[in-house]
Amino acid sequence: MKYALYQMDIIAGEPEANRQKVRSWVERTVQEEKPDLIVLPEMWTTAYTLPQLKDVADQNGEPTLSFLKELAKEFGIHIIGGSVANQVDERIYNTAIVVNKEGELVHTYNKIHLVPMLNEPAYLDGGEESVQVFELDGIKMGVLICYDLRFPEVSRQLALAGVQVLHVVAEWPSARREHWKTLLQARAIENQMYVVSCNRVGAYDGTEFAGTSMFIDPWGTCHAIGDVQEEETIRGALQLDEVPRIREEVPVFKSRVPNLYK
Ligand SMILES: O=C(O)CCC(=O)C(=O)O
Repeated sequence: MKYALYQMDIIAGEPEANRQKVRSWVERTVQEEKPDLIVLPEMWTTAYTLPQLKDVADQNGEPTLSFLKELAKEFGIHIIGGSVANQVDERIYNTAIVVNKEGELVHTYNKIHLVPMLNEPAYLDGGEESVQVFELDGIKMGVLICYDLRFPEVSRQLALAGVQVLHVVAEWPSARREHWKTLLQARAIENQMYVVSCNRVGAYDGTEFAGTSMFIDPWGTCHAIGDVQEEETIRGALQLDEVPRIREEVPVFKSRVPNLYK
């Protein structure tokens, strides 16, 4: 499965402009070398315009869900659609969306861990459901959002449920870029799975974002890495026979002693 990650800058508070930006990028990317799957960053329709979210958030997933479904079907690509601010009744969630190349909704996930450093808990509601596995082309996958990366419990939960590819969509600041790189590689090594991350570039409200989107294999080797400032497309391909091979070579999952972990 061939990947293209869109390490984009986000136009703050302009969802329609960002949707058109994504569409133009998909058109270009598909022409250059058609990927099977694309990945977008966190909150890519609005950026962290937290005080404005009531005006610019999606309502019950729309219109971004329909946009992604149509895009996926038109170009025949699976989409890990990053995350968007999504209002449901009085609550606003940071919601990841996954659609398949037939244009069907496959998965949604509301970010569980809200990030205090960006004042997220004052404006957003945390997800109330645990992380879940989804499948694209029969491959078991998961998606986490940014700050979730700091909580190894959720990645391990997904690995134990059979996930072979973990996606992390983010607006991770430059100030903690080393944490981002180290934690992504750690999650890949400790869970012996692919970790594919897509972070934004640019700045908003005094915060500069780190780019550095990474395509990491289950050994922890980074095969492709984005620039720290430039918008760009990062490409990679899964080689899934690596997962059982590495799990055989270093049999972490067989060596676990869960009854001593409580
Ligand atoms: O954990 C971090 O340092 C960054 C988290 C973050 O920016 C986010 O969750 O949006």
